[in-house]
Amino acid sequence: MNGRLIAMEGLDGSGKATQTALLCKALAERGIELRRISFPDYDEPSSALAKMYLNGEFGSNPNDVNAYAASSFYAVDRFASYRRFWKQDYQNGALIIADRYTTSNIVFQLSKLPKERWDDFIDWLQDFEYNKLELPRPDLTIYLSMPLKVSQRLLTGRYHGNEEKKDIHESNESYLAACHESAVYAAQHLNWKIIRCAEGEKPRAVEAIHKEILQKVMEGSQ
Ligand SMILES: Cc1cn([C@H]2C[C@H](O)[C@@H](COP(=O)(O)O)O2)c(=O)[nH]c1=O
Repeated sequence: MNGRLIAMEGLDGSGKATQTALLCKALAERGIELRRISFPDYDEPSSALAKMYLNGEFGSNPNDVNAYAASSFYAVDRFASYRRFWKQDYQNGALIIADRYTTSNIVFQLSKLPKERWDDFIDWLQDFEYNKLELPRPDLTIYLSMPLKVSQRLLTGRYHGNEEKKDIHESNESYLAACHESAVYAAQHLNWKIIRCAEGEKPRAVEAIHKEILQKVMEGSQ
């Protein structure tokens, strides 16, 4: 019997890594066995093209690589990870928690297209990743909704003000603003669970966000 796959999604600087870690810890404390995965799979050779793209080797603007080409870089990385590391566990019924997944292509690549092509792209991407590459579909997608101003502030803090450390997505504020719009569209149309991570421009407490995420995950497992 296949397991359950939960995707954690959010813009860069949304607190996703922190919340994924807290979620995994809370589930483990409840005796729930799980496997945590993360994309891009930076430590593996399968992420080479995604890394080249993010380092600006195909152009310094995200739009220098179209949505379909960039999506394929990330999708093959997922294919390699699934086949090599977690297919067996998933098919044996494990709970898999993914820090970014196919859903990131929907947020970050969809934004490159005009709105009238968004539904077509989503159909193409889902067919490519789930049908053609045979990757499992998430059972639940949690979207951490953080206002752009706040996530940018958190990102700058992460890099201690060193702008050069940002990848071509992180350093492009207007691109991230477009990604925010595509994320809102996708979350509404694909039934993602949206977690509001700030009140106005003030981030909510990490623990309060965590509790809400845990509740959504536990609801889905009953
Ligand atoms: C996993 C993944 C990430 N991305 C983007 C999101 C981030 O801006 C960037 C790298 O992810 P990271 O900042 O979480 O390491 O790549 C995609 O566009 N598609 C994907 O499938």
